[in-house]
Amino acid sequence: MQPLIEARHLVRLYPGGVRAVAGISFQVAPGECFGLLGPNGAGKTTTFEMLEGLQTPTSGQVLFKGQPLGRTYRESIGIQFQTTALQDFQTVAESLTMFASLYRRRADRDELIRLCHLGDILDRDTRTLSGGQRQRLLLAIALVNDPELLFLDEPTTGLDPQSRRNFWGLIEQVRRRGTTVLITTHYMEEAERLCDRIAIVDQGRIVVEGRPQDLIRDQFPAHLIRLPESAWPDAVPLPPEALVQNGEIELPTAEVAPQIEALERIGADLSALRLATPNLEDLFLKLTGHALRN
Ligand SMILES: Nc1ncnc2c1ncn2[C@@H]1O[C@H](COP(=O)(O)OP(=O)(O)OP(=O)(O)O)[C@@H](O)[C@H]1O
Repeated sequence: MQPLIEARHLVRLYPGGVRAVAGISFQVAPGECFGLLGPNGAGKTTTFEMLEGLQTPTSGQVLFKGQPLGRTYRESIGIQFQTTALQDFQTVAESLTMFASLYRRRADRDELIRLCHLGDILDRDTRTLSGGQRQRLLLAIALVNDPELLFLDEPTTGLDPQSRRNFWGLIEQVRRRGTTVLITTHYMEEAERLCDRIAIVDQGRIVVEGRPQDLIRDQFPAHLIRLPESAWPDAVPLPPEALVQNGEIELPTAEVAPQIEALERIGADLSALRLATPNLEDLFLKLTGHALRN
């Protein structure tokens, strides 16, 4: 199937020799949710801005439905920025009207208000909104033109966990309507819940790309056993697969029971043993040698 959007060998240099994006390629199919994950400064926002048509690549190309971005592209996309300037002294309803007037193509206003749960706050001055309400309005604004492709750049940064979960529910509803979604996020749980596929970006390059669960399964056995470093007997060398970080030893293992018996036999102190399931955070650390949050 033809991708809805494709990044081909994107490179973006900034003045001063900063190579923000150093050759990024990927394809997103219609209806898919694709996530870009990476630490601060990895090049996610710059990549997004090139895909959105807001920045010109230094080299490489963005294709929408197989064609270079044309003048009508902005009618087909919706963008939820990290910070969108909402006009002072405007109500929620007035904001929606103003942003809708910028497009020829329009979403059904009542449906949008229902979808984003704005019915009770239509008359509120946008300056008085809570973080969650503001995000719902910014999502509605990104959807005013009923876009085929929705860009969400760190949509839930700064939200409390409850508002974040509510927001995920809204995105799932948007997806059910067939909208293709591109998202950047620092939150692994968000990526695992929302994204069909992800690309992990570090220093302007894609380190790995695929379905979150496949990537984790390919790189890790099913479980991680974690012990404090002090629990390991001095006389016993660490096995080569053990990873030591922050005073903790991590042992990847396919089967928990035999591994715990082996630890008992060598005299390890098991009183503070913890069992974990590998996640995208672990994957990122393994592939890049540093943590995702910095
Ligand atoms: N206008 C600019 N001029 C010069 N350097 C820039 C500019 N914008 C971004 N950079 C640099 O380019 C690199 C990539 O930045 P970018 O904002 O794309 O990363 P990011 O992954 O989105 O980070 P964050 O998660 O913090 O938003 C960083 O080193 C950043 O300092």
